[in-house]
Amino acid sequence: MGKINKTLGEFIIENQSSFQYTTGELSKLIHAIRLAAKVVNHEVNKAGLVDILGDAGDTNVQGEDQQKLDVLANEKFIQTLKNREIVCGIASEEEDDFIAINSNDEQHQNKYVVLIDPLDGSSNIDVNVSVGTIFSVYRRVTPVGTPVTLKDFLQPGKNQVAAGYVVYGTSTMLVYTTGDGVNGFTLNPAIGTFYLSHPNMQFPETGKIYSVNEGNYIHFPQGVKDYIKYCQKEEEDRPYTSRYIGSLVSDFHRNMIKGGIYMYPKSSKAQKGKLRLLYECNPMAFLAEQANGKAVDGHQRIMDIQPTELHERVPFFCGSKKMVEKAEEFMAKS
Ligand SMILES: O=P(O)(O)OC[C@H]1O[C@](O)(COP(=O)(O)O)[C@@H](O)[C@@H]1O
Ligand SMILES: [Mg+2]
Ligand SMILES: [Mg+2]
Repeated sequence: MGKINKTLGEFIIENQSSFQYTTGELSKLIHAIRLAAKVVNHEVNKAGLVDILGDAGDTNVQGEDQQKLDVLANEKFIQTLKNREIVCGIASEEEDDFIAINSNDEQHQNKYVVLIDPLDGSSNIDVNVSVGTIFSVYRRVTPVGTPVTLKDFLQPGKNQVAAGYVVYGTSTMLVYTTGDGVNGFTLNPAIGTFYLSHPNMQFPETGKIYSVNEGNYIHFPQGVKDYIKYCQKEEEDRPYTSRYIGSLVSDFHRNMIKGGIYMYPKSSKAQKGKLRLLYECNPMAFLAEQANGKAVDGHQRIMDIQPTELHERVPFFCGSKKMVEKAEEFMAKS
């Protein structure tokens, strides 16, 4: 009899007891994210057939043109979480402000807030290149039953209780952690079930892939330029291979499997880089550290940063530990 792959549902139940605060609420939350991921996956897969490619005609709080799939994915995740009343607040890349859920209902005992990047890699939607969804979960810091506040969202990444992503690629995978390692589940589209396909994912200590938008090279700080030159030099196990999909989730996923470093540095054009701390960098940093990798902003651990704004950006260097440390060395010298 062939190898039996555990379903995501079975895995969640089995691992519920390993979670410190277990009441089943976090399990319900992961179940809801799984459901919303399947709904969005269905839309992504047939995007070219129905009118959901292209601009939605609006811009989000960051001044970016919203794609129709950004808006659709945002609605599906918010709806799915709201309808199940398992969170007390949601923040999203596509929403100016956080959404408080039932905050004035005394009975409302929910204690988790979720931050999402509903559709990551928006520039790849129309060209059939893999995109994703990113999520991050915290326990609220304000008392249960009282209105949720911005404070509940502006927590350092090290306070996360869960984080993960969905990659809508050649196959659809959900990869997540609750602080007890990283596990990947592949969707069997025929029956709509996620199966454990990548148990205990680990970043190789080092690798031969670097991922950065080299089109911004001349605008990068000297230390970053020097590290990129180091990656390209004919020496020892180098040059490394340059791979850049332009979807953070997909570049991260590949580098976690093969070994590599993803960089979105600050530049003279973007003083804080591009990626958002709360729903892009913190969740990927939690996953990276749980998978023996590393994530920094060039000088400090991403998960130690105290956020001050919902949509703040930070420079991001993430991946195989030895490669991130080498990049830090170059940045420290410049
Ligand atoms: O086109 P650029 O400047 O290289 O940026 C690509 C990066 O921006 C992002 O698309 C930002 O995420 P969103 O698509 O969710 O806005 C990342 O996924 C990706 O790594
Ligand atoms: Mg994104
Ligand atoms: Mg996005």
